[in-house]
Amino acid sequence: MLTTIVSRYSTNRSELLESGLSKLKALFDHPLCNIPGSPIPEEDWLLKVIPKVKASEKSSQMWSVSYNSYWFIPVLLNSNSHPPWLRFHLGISRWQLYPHHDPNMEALTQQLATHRVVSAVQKSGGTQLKLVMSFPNYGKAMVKPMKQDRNDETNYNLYYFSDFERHNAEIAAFHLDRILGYRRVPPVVGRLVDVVKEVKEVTTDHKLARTFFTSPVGNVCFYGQCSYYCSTEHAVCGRPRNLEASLAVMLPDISLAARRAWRSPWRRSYSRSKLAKWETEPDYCSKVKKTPPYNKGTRLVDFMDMVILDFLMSNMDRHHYETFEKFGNRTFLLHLDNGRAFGRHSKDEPSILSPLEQCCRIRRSTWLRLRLLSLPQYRLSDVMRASLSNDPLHSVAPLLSEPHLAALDRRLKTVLETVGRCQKQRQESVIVCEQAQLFPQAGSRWTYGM
Ligand SMILES: Nc1ncnc2c1ncn2[C@@H]1O[C@H](COP(=O)(O)OP(=O)(O)OP(=O)(O)O)[C@@H](O)[C@H]1O
Ligand SMILES: [Mn+2]
Repeated sequence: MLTTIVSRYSTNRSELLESGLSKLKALFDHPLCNIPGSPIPEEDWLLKVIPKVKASEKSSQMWSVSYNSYWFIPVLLNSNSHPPWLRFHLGISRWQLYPHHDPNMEALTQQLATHRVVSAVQKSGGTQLKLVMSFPNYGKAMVKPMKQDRNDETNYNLYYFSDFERHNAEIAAFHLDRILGYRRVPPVVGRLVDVVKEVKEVTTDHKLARTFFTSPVGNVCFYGQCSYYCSTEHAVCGRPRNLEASLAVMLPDISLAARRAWRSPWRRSYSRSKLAKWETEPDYCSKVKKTPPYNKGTRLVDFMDMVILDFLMSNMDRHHYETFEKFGNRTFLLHLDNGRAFGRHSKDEPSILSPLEQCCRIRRSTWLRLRLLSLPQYRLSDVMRASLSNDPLHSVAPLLSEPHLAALDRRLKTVLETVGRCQKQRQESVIVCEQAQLFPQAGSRWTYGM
């Protein structure tokens, strides 16, 4: 009897996955997701490579590649290809981190998931333990270990700024961001890390090495050094050595591509007793709309894109966001640090949508995409389930449980209802068509009267 139920359940799940995969393909092939743009002008690429080949070196296979002619990386070029991480860096433009149909994505995620780890050190800064891993081809990844079971719901008495980060949230955020058509989260994959072979034995970080110990049940654990949660009580442990982790591809070093951090105008107070201005001032958005950089170009609708991503995954921790300095104010927003998302499925957090509610602005392409994802043939939960099944950790357990997937559909409905209310209430335009994004050279903005 039990076996029949179990096998029926797994048949249902694999059927769901099958149909989800074809929905995902249909979504990515949909004309709305394939609007042709004009070629990208040279100044809209973040970096460029100038191969430097000396005559004496031509016979050897070692080349020096220089980024913008001031950074040298030895690259083995026995075929005429760059390593996947370098191709990723070279594909970053003013409007996105990687292209829609990216021929490099498979190799890039494969590298993160399988390449030998040659070093692992603690990443300095930030509040919680994270590592930087390096690969033989000079690629690097930012690693967040699993700190709590992926199905544990965040305790209701915990403030958002005290919650542990989740490795599966980092992975799921990458998939969601891509499904929304943003491409503003650096690619992330899951990996079972052998904490002895791939961290302890290869680290040059003595402070990190000193924090390894064996738990009473024989699991290998470590806790590192950081400003919170780095103690024996908060150690991360393998089973007995294997530890789930998220690996995000590293962005180009800031010495090559400086980034600017922007304080979110809708930042939470990060205090247990104070409210932020946006929570008390009824006309808060009209002030923001008049304040640079939100008064011009795409910044306000870019911000709304990020708000929608955060509401869907219930991330309350977006205190800052970053942009590449090279592109000034006319560029996309990086959606880094998504570890505090997907903490609760049984509750939504309406305050995350406050900016959309207060400003009533949304980019037209985002609105159309969200409407597509609310249709049964492209349903958000189905395409997310399918997309996440491509991650290596899916074989351990689904990265988002069914209640989390169902929450995505429920929250999407709320976003569309909020836009609907805006359309009814407001005289001015709600849906903003960003010509600047679809046709980067045009640079102008026009609105759709509603
Ligand atoms: N993929 C990446 N490549 C390069 N740098 C990154 C990447 N992801 C994040 N960073 C940088 O590392 C910093 C810390 O990362 P992150 O915010 O994820 O950690 P955190 O511990 O949550 O930090 P905080 O507590 O300050 O929010 C970020 O502010 C960002 O500048
Ligand atoms: Mn953080």
